[in-house]
Amino acid sequence: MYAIEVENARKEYGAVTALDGLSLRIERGETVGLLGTNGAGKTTLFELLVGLRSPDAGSVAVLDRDPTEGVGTRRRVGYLPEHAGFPDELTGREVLRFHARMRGVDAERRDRRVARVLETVGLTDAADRRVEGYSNGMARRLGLGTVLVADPAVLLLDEPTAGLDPYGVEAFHDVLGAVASATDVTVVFSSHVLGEVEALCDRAAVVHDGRVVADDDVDALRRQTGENVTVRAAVGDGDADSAAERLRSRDGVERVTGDGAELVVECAPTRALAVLEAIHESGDVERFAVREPGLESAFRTAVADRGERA
Ligand SMILES: Nc1ncnc2c1ncn2[C@@H]1O[C@H](COP(=O)(O)OP(=O)(O)OP(=O)(O)O)[C@@H](O)[C@H]1O
Repeated sequence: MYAIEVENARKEYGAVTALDGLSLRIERGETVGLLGTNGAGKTTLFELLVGLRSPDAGSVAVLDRDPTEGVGTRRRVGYLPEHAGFPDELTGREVLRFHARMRGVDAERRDRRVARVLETVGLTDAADRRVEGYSNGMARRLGLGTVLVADPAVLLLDEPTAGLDPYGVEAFHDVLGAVASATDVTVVFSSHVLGEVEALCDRAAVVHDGRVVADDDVDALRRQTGENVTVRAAVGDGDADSAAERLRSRDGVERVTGDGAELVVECAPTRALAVLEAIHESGDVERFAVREPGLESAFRTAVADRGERA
């Protein structure tokens, strides 16, 4: 059963076409990353999913309902916009209580729910501090708390880690990963950071010019690029040159660069082991690394294949 079904959605803002026939289906319990360049249409898609806007054409269903109708469905969808802010004078606990009340969590369960969410997002110790003193990372985790407090079936997060330092990103990922694996919540988050989509998602959809131009599980997307792996090896002085010479003529070897004691070989993924063996024949391999094509290549390929919108 699908948590989200978008069929051929179009949305225009005057002369700007934000969504140009976008289709996307997401099953319940999936964690899906939405990748896209600036202006690709990700925020507009979220706004349709949460019922803030209606499509000009096409259809949108969340939990089998039109999101613009029915408060009940909307309460089951938690949306964290890109720029969520909180009144400075409130404490974290007060912010969560407010959201719990707004989202219809009844009074006798509210405090317990808020305490549990504070624990989940790692803010129990800071719960009674005013949010003006929160770091950026704490504020983002509080934002995640505001959507978790109503126990949503669908979580929509618009660039939730933008602007966070690496520790903040890691802490956010830990919380989100724990939520996604401990519950059957459906998570859709947008990001420009391909690494976080690789780390957290089973599936990634690339949005470009208002359409989904690639949509597959992360490993399959990576493979579709058909790109070479890079083998990097440190060998003894002088050995690199002779190894390079011999490698250039090998099947499946695309390019050999490097100088002195380091070799960098681009080759077909299936040839990586043979390449390493060949380097080893020329001298001792002091250390090596094999780098697989990342989602970044898949993203570039998907976007480049589509070119510009006509
Ligand atoms: N309210 C609006 N009025 C006019 N144009 C808009 C409006 N909202 C979005 N757009 C335009 O629609 C297109 C899609 O924007 P959208 O914000 O959905 O993309 P996005 O993928 O979220 O981008 P970003 O990654 O920069 O946040 C852009 O060209 C944007 O300028």
